Amino acid sequence: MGGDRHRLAADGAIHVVAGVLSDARGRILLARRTAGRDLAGAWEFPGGKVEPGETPLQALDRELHEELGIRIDRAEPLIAVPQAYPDKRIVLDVYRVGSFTGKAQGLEKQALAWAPPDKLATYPMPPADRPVVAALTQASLCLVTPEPEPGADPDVFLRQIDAALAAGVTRVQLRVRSLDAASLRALAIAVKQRCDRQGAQMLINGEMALALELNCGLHLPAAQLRTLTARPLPAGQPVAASCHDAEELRLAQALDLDFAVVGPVAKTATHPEQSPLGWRAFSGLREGASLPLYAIGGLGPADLATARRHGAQGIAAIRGLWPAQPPRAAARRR
Ligand SMILES: Nc1nc2c([nH]c(=O)n2[C@H]2C[C@H](O)[C@@H](COP(=O)(O)OP(=O)(O)OP(=O)(O)O)O2)c(=O)[nH]1
Ligand SMILES: [Mg+2]
Repeated sequence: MGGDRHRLAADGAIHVVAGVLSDARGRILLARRTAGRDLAGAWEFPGGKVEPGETPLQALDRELHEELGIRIDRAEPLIAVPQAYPDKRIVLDVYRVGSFTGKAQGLEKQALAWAPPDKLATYPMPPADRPVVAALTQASLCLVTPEPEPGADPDVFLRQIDAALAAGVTRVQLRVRSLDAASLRALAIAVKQRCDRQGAQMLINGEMALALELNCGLHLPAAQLRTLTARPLPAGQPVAASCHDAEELRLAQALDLDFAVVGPVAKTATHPEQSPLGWRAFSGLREGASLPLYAIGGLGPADLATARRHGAQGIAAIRGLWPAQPPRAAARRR
């Protein structure tokens, strides 16, 4: 708690800090907002508003001491989510608490729950928390495949997929427009196998029938998103969309899509005709939506921390995540 005094971020938003605490079994601590406050009854990550003169970590330590009776030993930034609510704008600045002293108790009569990560999404939480749950449970690197070289051996393409997966990609958008239907189907089956083997998720761009047949995800180009009036696949199959403005994001959210890819954030060689959004405008779009967003456009793994600071779940990239050289065949099975 902090009375009325709180610190505003540079752009006038209320700066809120919150902590992700884990127990020995990997379960994550949630606290229930008590009656009579805003968002009463919602489950949240414990924390509160930064007060003038405090650093974010000082504020987090104070809040967790007041609300739970613990002290932080170590904490690292996870994601900072700008979010507009009807009556205010906040930045929910969330830290993963690596180690703490004391036993967490609900000192303000708030209910506590230790939730396994895969159950987090079942707790009703404020809109700003949805991207936080995604940052805890979903891929931070999303590869968008480049077009295969005309006439090239599909094996080279598949070895590059393998190398990208080995380098830490756990979401793959297969975006191929140049192949005939039979070749695309064969390639999609092979990529899906590789993703399954590595525990990665595959979404196919634009091809609803193939998504249904292969039981994989579907990625909608913005033009296709705009034609839909209902979520095109059952809940178990992920559906995402490319969005460039607030209206497309509203539509993606209204269709209950799983995430959106927003950009171009920086200048990109593959779409030179689009002028870049920049991180400020990205944050502005982030503020009006609550679904997880990947930033795309001229980005790579080195931009992940910046992306997370602006509320992105992660980065999506073609070149930034595609191995520069096709790995040699001999390196295929390690
Ligand atoms: N602590 C926390 N606040 C969140 C989360 N998600 C979210 O939208 N919020 C919002 C709810 C509130 O509008 C704001 C946090 O303010 P708060 O009421 O907890 O602040 P505080 O602990 O300093 O308490 P108070 O004295 O101002 O009542 O951020 C979350 O996961 N944790
Ligand atoms: Mg609080």
